[in-house]
Amino acid sequence: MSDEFDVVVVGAGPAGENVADRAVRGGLTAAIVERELAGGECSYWACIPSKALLRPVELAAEVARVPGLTPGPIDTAAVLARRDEAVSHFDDAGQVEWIKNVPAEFVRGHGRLDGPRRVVVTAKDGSVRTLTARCAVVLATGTGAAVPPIPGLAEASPWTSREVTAARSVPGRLAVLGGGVVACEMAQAMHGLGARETTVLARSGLLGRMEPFAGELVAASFAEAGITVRTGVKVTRVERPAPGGPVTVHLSEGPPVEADELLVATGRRPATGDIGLETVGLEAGSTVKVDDSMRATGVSDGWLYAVGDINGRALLTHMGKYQARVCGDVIAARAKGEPDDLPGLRDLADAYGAPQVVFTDPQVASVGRTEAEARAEGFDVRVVEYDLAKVTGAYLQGEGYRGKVKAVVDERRRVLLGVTFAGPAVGEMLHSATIAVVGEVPLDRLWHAVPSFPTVSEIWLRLLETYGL
Ligand SMILES: Cc1cc2nc3c(=O)[nH]c(=O)nc-3n(C[C@H](O)[C@H](O)[C@H](O)COP(=O)(O)OP(=O)(O)OC[C@H]3O[C@@H](n4cnc5c(N)ncnc54)[C@H](O)[C@@H]3O)c2cc1C
Ligand SMILES: NC(=O)c1ccc[n+]([C@@H]2O[C@H](COP(=O)([O-])OP(=O)(O)OC[C@H]3O[C@@H](n4cnc5c(N)ncnc54)[C@H](O)[C@@H]3O)[C@@H](O)[C@H]2O)c1
Repeated sequence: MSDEFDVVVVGAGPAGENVADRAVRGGLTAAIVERELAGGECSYWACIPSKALLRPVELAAEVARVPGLTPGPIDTAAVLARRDEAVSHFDDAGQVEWIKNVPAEFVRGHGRLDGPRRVVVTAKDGSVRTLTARCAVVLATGTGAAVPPIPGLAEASPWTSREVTAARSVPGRLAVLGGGVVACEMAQAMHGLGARETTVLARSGLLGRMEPFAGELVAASFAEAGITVRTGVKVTRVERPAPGGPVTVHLSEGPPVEADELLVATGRRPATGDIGLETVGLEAGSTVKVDDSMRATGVSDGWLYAVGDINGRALLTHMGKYQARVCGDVIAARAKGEPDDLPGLRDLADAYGAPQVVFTDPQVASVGRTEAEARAEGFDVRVVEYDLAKVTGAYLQGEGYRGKVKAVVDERRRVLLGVTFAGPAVGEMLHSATIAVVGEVPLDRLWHAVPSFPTVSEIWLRLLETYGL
């Protein structure tokens, strides 16, 4: 068995798998190293299980809005069983088979760089294998949950995204630290699946990276559902006298929160602490900065690449996979001495602003720049907003439909810089906005893209009319 390949990929998450696939399609050989489960965080402890937990909660909320239907109680055990099925019962045989069919060599073990073009893989049994890359090494090791240095927090063994998405049961009282995407989605899921007291503790508002109205609508919906949101609070200390027993969260203001479980959802840190970055002149523990062809900017000779969460561009599966397609293709082009500067060989999408859907009720879906970002970048901005509930198609979705849309227009070119939707099931509408933003479709042309009646997509007509067309 040869230990020399054209490309060696470290990390078999969605990004790493797709690099290997594209490089092999381009005529190269590839090996892919994975220390845990092929499929990565996304398949077992992130996107897939979280959405499996959220879907029945979302559907129950939808049903409750339609007169004549009454949602029955959610069978939590059945939901957890379907989640288990969605994560293949933590068995990656199917993904390993997919990698072998690429065909790429699958190597199980912890990969570490050992100088240029060399990756040393240590298996669980301690055996060591050294892989050499003729063309490129691609790092795709992702991120892990960041746990802030709050007194008593680490000792309290809190849940992170891993434990909550893999939960065997729902805690009666759940405290959630953080106000971002993981915090909002998992507070919604656990509350909908039976937590009787759910308290979100956020430094500022919810979903702070998005348009402010989105977090406000989610907070209003949480309040109606009985989820407590305490904003503007700082956690000063955490106590859990008995392992697995109740936990007390002390705050900068107001009474402490007592809960049966504490979920920490305060962002991510790159999984680069122990992958040998220092052996090639990079800093261990940091993100790996890349150019638009995904090549690491900090090493000479251009043999090192990094895709997915590890490069810090956009912590989203679809963006990691997109970067991976660019990366695999550009490595193949360079290996064959073909032009490497075609449009398909550059990451252009991240600069527009990545599309993202937050699967709360209401959903939040956004692409491109927020108003604040567009203004900070000096665009000639005009904002158009519309109450989604006023669209006939939305009214027909059920009683009490609430939602809003905001479009950010570059007045100079009359194109969209960003769009944010908030409302039930708006996630499926996002791709229309992504096409308009990334395609830089002029508003006068968009006017001729006629939305069907009576769909919620008629929001496009209302936005353009409000703009003045
Ligand atoms: C709770 C949660 C929900 C999410 N939901 C969504 C969503 O709905 N939609 C979305 O787009 N994004 C979502 N994300 C983000 C998404 O999970 C990540 O963007 C995505 O997993 C990144 O893919 P990746 O391949 O870069 O890394 P990962 O999926 O983290 O995969 C990295 C792989 O590398 C392996 N690895 C690490 N170090 C080594 C090493 N030294 N040697 C060998 N292997 C190694 C790991 O074991 C892992 O398998 C969610 C995240 C969380 C936490
Ligand atoms: N549906 C989706 O697309 C989806 C779902 C989940 C996660 N993700 C991705 O995963 C990434 C990680 O999500 P996340 O929610 O962990 O991160 P995030 O960056 O979205 O949110 C982190 C939150 O923690 C707060 N915070 C940070 N440090 C803190 C501290 N010391 N004390 C109190 N609060 C603190 C921040 O203010 C913020 O509200 C996101 O960037 C997102 O792109 C995507």
